[in-house]
Amino acid sequence: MINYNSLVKKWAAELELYELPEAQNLVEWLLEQHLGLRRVDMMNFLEEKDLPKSLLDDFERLKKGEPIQQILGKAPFYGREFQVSRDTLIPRNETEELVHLIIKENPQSGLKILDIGTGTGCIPITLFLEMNEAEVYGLDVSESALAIAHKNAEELKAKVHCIHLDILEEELPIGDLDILVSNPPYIPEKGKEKMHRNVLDFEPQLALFVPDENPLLFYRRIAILGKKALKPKGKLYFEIHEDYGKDVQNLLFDLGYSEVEIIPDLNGKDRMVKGKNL
Ligand SMILES: C[S@@+](CC[C@H](N)C(=O)[O-])C[C@H]1O[C@@H](n2cnc3c(N)ncnc32)[C@H](O)[C@@H]1O
Repeated sequence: MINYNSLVKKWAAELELYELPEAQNLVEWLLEQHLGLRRVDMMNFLEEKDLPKSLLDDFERLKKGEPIQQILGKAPFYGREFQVSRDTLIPRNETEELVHLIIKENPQSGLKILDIGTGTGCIPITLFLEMNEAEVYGLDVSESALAIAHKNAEELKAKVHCIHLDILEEELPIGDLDILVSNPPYIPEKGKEKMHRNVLDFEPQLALFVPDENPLLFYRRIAILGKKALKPKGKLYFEIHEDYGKDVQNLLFDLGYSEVEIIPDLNGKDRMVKGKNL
């Protein structure tokens, strides 16, 4: 017999890839999903030999560094659950901040919005559900990511039009936009060395990396497309790599955007850039 607390501690110690507090959170998350147990059940006693095989299998995957969201097939975002797969980026807290900024700054109804590089569809789905009668589009080059975005939109009852397109090669099929948003790939290849194995081995490279010699590749292309696709005074919102705030800001000024601002995330790191079409 072992109690909940001791099991959390024992298993957390086995998750060598994580710092202890994070390891404990992950084990608690797994136990909650499989057994419905929470921290408040600390005094519950468990028979280790009776733990379900599915829980033990998932724990083995966790030990190998697979992200818990992929093991469970879902991730929280802005108070809802989104399906994720090996083909989609796991939605991040920083992206919740970007979405929150857009919702806060745009209370009007009926806005036309496009998200470029939509992954799970977390951005357009949340904007549709949180804003008033928005007309929302999500675009991605990955068909398998789009299939997940489509499922999420259905599951969460959000009307999101999914578009399959390579923005580096093709023109945008829609225009007259009030808002263009993107969290594009932005990590230079050289950043791979510093990255945690659970990101590197399990998340899609297509969603993450840009060539070292051209880190602003997506920002430049999207901002150029935005000049044509946005209405006059239409707004562009980017999530950015913390090291490139000034560079993205200068790029937008050079391309003729106005009111270009860098906005930090809750950790104080440069994380968003916004601008207005003339
Ligand atoms: C950083 S992920 C963002 C995913 C999601 N929007 C989020 O914030 O969680 C970038 C996305 O851009 C997509 N992508 C990469 N290259 C692209 C391209 N050339 N055209 C369109 N989408 C692309 C990837 O498939 C991936 O889904």
